[in-house]
Amino acid sequence: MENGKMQFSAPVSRDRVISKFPKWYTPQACLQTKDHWHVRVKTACKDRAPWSLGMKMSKVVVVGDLYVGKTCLINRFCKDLFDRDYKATIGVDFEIERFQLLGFPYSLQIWDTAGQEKFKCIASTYYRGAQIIIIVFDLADIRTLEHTRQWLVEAMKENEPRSCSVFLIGAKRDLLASAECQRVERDAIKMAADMRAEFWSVSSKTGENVQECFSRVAAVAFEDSMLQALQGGVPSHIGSSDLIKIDRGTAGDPRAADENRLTCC
Ligand SMILES: Nc1nc2c(ncn2[C@@H]2O[C@H](COP(=O)(O)OP(=O)(O)OP(=O)(O)O)[C@@H](O)[C@H]2O)c(=O)[nH]1
Repeated sequence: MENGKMQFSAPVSRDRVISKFPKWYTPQACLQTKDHWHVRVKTACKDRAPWSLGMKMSKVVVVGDLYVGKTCLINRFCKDLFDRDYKATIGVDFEIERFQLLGFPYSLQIWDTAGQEKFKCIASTYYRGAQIIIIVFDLADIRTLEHTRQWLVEAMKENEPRSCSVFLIGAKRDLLASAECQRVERDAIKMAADMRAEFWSVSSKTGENVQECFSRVAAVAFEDSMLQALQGGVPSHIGSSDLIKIDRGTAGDPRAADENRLTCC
């Protein structure tokens, strides 16, 4: 309900309807081990509070070294596609993915950023206002795991630690034999625990764990936004409608992104 009017949205696909709190990948590195929604969130949803709190959307920023598989991960989740050919991301790009959580429409605005050093200064201007930071590394290239700590530092320069949740995602799981995968995952779990991040191991090629991981991202973002809003904080939605507010010169300006695509550091 908004301004006394009930809002209706187009239905979302069945795999975007989340009623049960999605499960973690491993309890050794997860943001929360509970398997149910926070009681305040459940009660508020029964009272239809998301409408009055203006809950709409969360910003998700995906960072990590070049070639680790950020774009493929987003494309697998949003379009169910996988492209074997590498096309470097230039600056940033974004997708909006709609969900239905506990009966309410909620969207993730997912920002894909360039891993190449020369585009970092453009990409970093889009980190601000992230509610979820996803740091991707390549399970088949251990150096990219070592660099994740620096990616977290960069992303947190633009964000308040209290207002962000961090996911560490190992991509290209299909490239590793099971024993090797387990060994790398052990290192990654340690890294994730140090960062207070939630760890996932996925393959965009086969689709393994991709849907599960993003369902968890959506649920964590929704629950955090709701709890923040119920405590009187600013809800972590973007804009007051389903459209992204265009505000030239700010970090969330997609047109500025187009302009910036023409230049680099
Ligand atoms: N086998 C396999 N290859 C993958 C997977 N994910 C990505 N790749 C390949 O890895 C290469 C890089 O993937 P991208 O998604 O473009 O990498 P990126 O991190 O977005 O790279 P930048 O845009 O430069 O930052 C591409 O050739 C992909 O096909 C995966 O899950 N399995």
